[in-house]
Amino acid sequence: MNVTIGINGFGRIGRCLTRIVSTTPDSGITIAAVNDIASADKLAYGLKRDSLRGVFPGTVLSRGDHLIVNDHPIQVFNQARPDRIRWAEANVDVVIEATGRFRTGGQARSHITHGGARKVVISASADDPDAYLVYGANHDRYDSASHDVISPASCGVNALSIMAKVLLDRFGLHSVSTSVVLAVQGWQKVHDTLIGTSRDDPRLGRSVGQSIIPHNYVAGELVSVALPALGDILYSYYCVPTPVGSLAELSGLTDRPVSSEEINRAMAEAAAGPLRGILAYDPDPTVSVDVKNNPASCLFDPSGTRTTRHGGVQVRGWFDNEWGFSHRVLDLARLVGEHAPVSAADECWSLA
Ligand SMILES: NC(=O)c1ccc[n+]([C@@H]2O[C@H](COP(=O)([O-])OP(=O)(O)OC[C@H]3O[C@@H](n4cnc5c(N)ncnc54)[C@H](O)[C@@H]3O)[C@@H](O)[C@H]2O)c1
Repeated sequence: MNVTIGINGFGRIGRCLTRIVSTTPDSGITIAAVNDIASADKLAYGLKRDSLRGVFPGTVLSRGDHLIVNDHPIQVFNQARPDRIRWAEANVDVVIEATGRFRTGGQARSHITHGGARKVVISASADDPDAYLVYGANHDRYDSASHDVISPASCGVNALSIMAKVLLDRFGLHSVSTSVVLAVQGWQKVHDTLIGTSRDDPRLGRSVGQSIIPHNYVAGELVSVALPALGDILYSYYCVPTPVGSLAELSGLTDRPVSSEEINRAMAEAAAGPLRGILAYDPDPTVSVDVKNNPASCLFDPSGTRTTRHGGVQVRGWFDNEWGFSHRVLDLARLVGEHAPVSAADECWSLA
């Protein structure tokens, strides 16, 4: 089955989603429309020329209110308010809300109530979605009848949750604390800025290139929302000036003492088995840039594993905060789209 999506916000995540779909044969996803406050010309330029991902490996044109990507037409809307985007006209089933501006369940739901879409996936740790679904950790809890607006939580939560799931399932895990070190985000500022950051903590308006910036990021808690058996967790979160490639570390207590070798073996087995594609495993000595373009939620680094005689464990994983996360957003779009009724346009595309 093919799922027809629309993307609101053609920024870092919106363009990664488009690159992935456009370069993956049989992705199972068709992008029917995008919406942004930028013109179609600019969206085409942004897709073609990307400082992190390189030149687009295909053709991109803008023609009127359409982008033409590898000969596939994508309708472009230019609306600043989500309740004004006419997704139904483009036969969009699932909207990916990727502006970073409309992160509450209520705001994102207007893609359904006003735009005519059937489901929404917010590409962020939203407030009050119908469900937080971390692909590979708890996406089996998806309930098509009651979950219309879904959040995958954040890229860091995805990386942490996948390592936590393996430890939890194999050894039992509690008393967890986590740490995320995140590459530069588009909302950060080149120079110190005191207004216009829309974030309460003034440190988040500080110059991105000069500091390690702590972020009181509540999304860390969402690891235990995805995996409630973990109980409460402690978390910390730091923004650093690297352009892409981020770090997740998790520590806690297992039900019985385990060795580093046992843990690394469990991770390698999960990466080759049930979590293939979501968890990756690299025995080589790695640094953050090595994870660039890796589609997994977490690239497990066995050299980071530590254990104590009393069941203390510590593990490390890397993640491409854009690329891996965008793959999981698309996994969720497929999950929720496949449970939605097939649109008439879908059937036309299939017959074409
Ligand atoms: N970049 C990452 O590494 C990353 C990882 C995980 C989650 N996220 C989350 O994904 C969301 C998007 O992040 P991003 O990095 O793509 O941001 P971005 O700033 O690169 O892109 C945002 C896009 O939305 C557009 N936009 C702004 N206001 C709009 C409006 N009113 N209507 C329509 N379009 C509008 C902008 O023009 C821009 O193209 C954020 O919530 C972010 O926290 C980002």
